[in-house]
Amino acid sequence: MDERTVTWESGRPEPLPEGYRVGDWIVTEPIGSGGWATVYAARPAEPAEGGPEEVALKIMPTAGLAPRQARDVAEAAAREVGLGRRAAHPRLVRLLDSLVLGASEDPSLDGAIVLVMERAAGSLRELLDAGVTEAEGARLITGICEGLAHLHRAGWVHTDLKPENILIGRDGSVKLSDFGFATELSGTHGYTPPMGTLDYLPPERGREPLGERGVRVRPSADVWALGIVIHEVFASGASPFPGATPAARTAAVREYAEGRAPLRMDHAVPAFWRELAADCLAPGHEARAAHTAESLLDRIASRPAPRAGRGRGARAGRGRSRLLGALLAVAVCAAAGGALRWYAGGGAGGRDGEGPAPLRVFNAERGCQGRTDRDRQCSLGLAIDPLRPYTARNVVPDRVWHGDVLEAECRLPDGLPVIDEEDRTSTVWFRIRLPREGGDVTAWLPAVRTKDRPALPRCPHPTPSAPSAPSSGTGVPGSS
Ligand SMILES: Nc1ncnc2c1ncn2[C@@H]1O[C@H](COP(=O)(O)OP(=O)(O)OP(=O)(O)O)[C@@H](O)[C@H]1O
Repeated sequence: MDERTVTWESGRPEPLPEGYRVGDWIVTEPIGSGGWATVYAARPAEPAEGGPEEVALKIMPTAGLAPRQARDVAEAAAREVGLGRRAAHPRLVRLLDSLVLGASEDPSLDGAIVLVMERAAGSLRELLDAGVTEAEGARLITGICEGLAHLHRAGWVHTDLKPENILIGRDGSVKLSDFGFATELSGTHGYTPPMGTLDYLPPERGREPLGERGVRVRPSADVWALGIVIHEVFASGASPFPGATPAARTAAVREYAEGRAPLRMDHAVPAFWRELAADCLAPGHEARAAHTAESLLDRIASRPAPRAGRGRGARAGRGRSRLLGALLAVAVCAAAGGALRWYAGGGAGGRDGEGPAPLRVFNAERGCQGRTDRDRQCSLGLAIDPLRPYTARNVVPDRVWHGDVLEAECRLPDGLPVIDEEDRTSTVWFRIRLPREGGDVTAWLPAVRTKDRPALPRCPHPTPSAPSAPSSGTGVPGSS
């Protein structure tokens, strides 16, 4: 259990084995556990055309809980279902179904509440552990604000916004999740159980009395949590409030809110984001309420273009190889390897419908467009397999930069969707030939990484490769 979470021990049952059937789903692997639930990946027992190939099952056991606790779990599940039904949005994890598990052979699971959700690739916490560039951070925060703006417009307060609850889709998109404490506003307030995560609670929360319906919350509570998250995004996960423990950091929040200490942010937080975070972290509700998720989005949209190479992206080496770059479909700084040899151009194809054809690489990050120094911060990755999540493990060692010309052999219209920093999405990929002594190999460039649209033949559908061992023909052996 996360030490920052104030919750109860629920006497968690043994992990479910692979192959265990839950309703219409078969468990494939555990993903993680929170204070009151365990989340598993699962596939459909009977795959249906157009249905999801993979989902996440959030299993909340109720057996063995005191009646009050069991009721709290049921209410949390009901809140998630209610929000999922009434406020669905691309920036919120999609709820597909909910059920109660009948498991007479296992009393610890019998009666567990199961939420069936779209599966994400990981959480913001994992990205923060790896470190993000300013452009990546900007895109992530924009996505979080979009999710919050939608929630608030729909009349809900999340109340537990934190990196663990900000998921990253397989296409790199941001999706808010975990609505167990979310509350629907009645007027200006909602009420939530007296639980949450200390590091993200606004100062006024400690002063709110606990009534019959829980504690009062307002959307400004989410804006406070957003301020903490903005700081964390650019400061490698560090809180702006000093202290070795959540309790110490909460004491630092109190000192700041009472005017006894200034707000001190990490120098790694770029000026624009520092200002935004400071507004989100206005100590009182009234001052903070002036900064709605909607107004923050407007400010983000009209911010000055960042200068290249700034931000915490420069702080490489903190496990960069983990998940980050390619997951976001941006500059990947993990894989080692030399620069790609350029396609010499000329008459080597490009005729209608016949490969190969030259393709010029486009990097949507403006600060990277005019550069000739081939800085790794501005490099882009080519995928091993266009059908697998575009993550660091699915990238060839060769790097490419804005303006490079590659040799494209064919065009795959229906690979995994990729979103770039300007929110352009495409499922189209180009198969790229990489010249090598002893025989060319291939890799894949997502169409959002080029403005060119040459007439190329359709690629044969590649055979999906195993996650860590690319199959021959679609990958480059030895890539990380
Ligand atoms: N739809 C999903 N797809 C992929 N991973 C998910 C999904 N939902 C949750 N997870 C991951 O599963 C883990 C457990 O999630 P859960 O919501 O139960 O707990 P938590 O948010 O970590 O903690 P708590 O709910 O106690 O605050 C987290 O690491 C979370 O990132």
